[in-house]
Amino acid sequence: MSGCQDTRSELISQSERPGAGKVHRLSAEEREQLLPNLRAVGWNELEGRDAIFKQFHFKDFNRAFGFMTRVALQAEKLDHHPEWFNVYNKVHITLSTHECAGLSERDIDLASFIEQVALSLA
Ligand SMILES: C[C@H](O)[C@H](O)[C@H]1CNC2=NC(N)=NC(=O)C2=N1
Repeated sequence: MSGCQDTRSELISQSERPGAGKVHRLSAEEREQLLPNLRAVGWNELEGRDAIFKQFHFKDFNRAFGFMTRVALQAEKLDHHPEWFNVYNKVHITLSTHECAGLSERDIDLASFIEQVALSLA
């Protein structure tokens, strides 16, 4: 019984994970709708990979790391994580969804959150 119970509780906890369930790659229509606003603030689709990328420049390392800290906490909450690089006041971010090997709504949501944080640290 315990094995069965474990599986059941595992399934329940998994279903409660934020954004649970299969994520789908954005369709062409969804991209037409969702990407223009992000392109307008500097996000670009990568060549050769279904992902979006942006470079951020802050006044100093302190702000850059504070930005990363806030994004990291939200990423953990969403269970959706950026691929990023930081040197001093620069942060390069790539967003894509591993589970569907491409862009999903989760990337759009995280990018929108990232923009809000960057704005507050400008
Ligand atoms: C096991 C864990 O929940 C998954 O690997 C999550 C974690 N963070 C993630 N981040 C990103 N960018 N894509 C994912 O598919 C993803 N999946």
